[in-house]
Amino acid sequence: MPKGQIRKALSGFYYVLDQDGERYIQCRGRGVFRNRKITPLVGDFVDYAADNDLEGTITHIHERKNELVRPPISNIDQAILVFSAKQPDFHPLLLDRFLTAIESFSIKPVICLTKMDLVNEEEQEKLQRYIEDYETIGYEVIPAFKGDPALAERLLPVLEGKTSVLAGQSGVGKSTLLNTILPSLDLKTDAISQALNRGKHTTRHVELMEVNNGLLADTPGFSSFDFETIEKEELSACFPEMAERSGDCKFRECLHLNEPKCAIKAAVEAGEIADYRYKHYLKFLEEIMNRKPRYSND
Ligand SMILES: Nc1nc2c(ncn2[C@@H]2O[C@H](COP(=O)(O)OP(=O)(O)OP(=O)(O)O)[C@@H](O)[C@H]2O)c(=O)[nH]1
Ligand SMILES: [Zn+2]
Repeated sequence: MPKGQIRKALSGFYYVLDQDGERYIQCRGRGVFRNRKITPLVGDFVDYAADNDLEGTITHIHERKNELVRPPISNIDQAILVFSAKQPDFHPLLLDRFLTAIESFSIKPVICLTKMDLVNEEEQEKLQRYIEDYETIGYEVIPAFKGDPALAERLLPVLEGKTSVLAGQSGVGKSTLLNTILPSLDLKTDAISQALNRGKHTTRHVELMEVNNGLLADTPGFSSFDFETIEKEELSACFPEMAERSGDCKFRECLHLNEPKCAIKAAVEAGEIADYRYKHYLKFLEEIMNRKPRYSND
């Protein structure tokens, strides 16, 4: 059975790039998937039965590394989290919400800070402190502004060899960012024109575009999050600076609240973990603990 990857979904068809990366087979999903409540997703590695050179049927979906609902894509390596420095103002709590959710999907986050041209000196200094905090944690932070000619050069190495998706609130500049980097990329013209001409209400279509030996989703995604799938014991693993220290807590199941000999609380007091990051952790923990229990026989 030939194998390939779904690179595009449109009007009930899945476009599977064959294993040699040479041609697209237009495939239907099989009815059997619908019965099992699985829908093929862009990004899926699949087996297909080819009717001829151009058409076929997907017969098997290989196990996914992860999957997103918005945009509907699987097997994602990283998310470029787009946050604006201004309009709307930079929002660390919201950023931490995104970071936490993305870490929980085993997706690597990269932070892109847009609209840097709008900040004054004082705001710039404040932002710089945040940038340093996030870099200390280990996150890459890419400052950006509209039309920055050096932006593509900074983003391309980040995209290299990875499957990436852009994410962020409405109005932060995701489309502007795509439009800034796309023209300088060696993309198939059809992918470019579709990405650039997309109106808000065009046909739902998702595509992975080839960019610098990697893939980039042409549809920005997930503008908000709740923590439905994170358990309270898993939360600190989504904060890298806590994950690396939680082995030093006295109790293995320490939630870093009021337990004795907690390495996280000690690190916060010593200024090694930023105060606001710990506060956000506590806030998310409370949300998770107040969540209505899910049905156990589900
Ligand atoms: N000054 C300045 N304005 C920007 C920058 N980036 C985006 N904008 C403006 O911010 C507004 C929103 O930008 P978009 O790119 O549409 O934002 P988006 O994230 O795609 O928004 P949605 O489509 O609603 O999700 C537009 O008016 C842009 O021109 C920037 O770097 N500097
Ligand atoms: Zn602890």
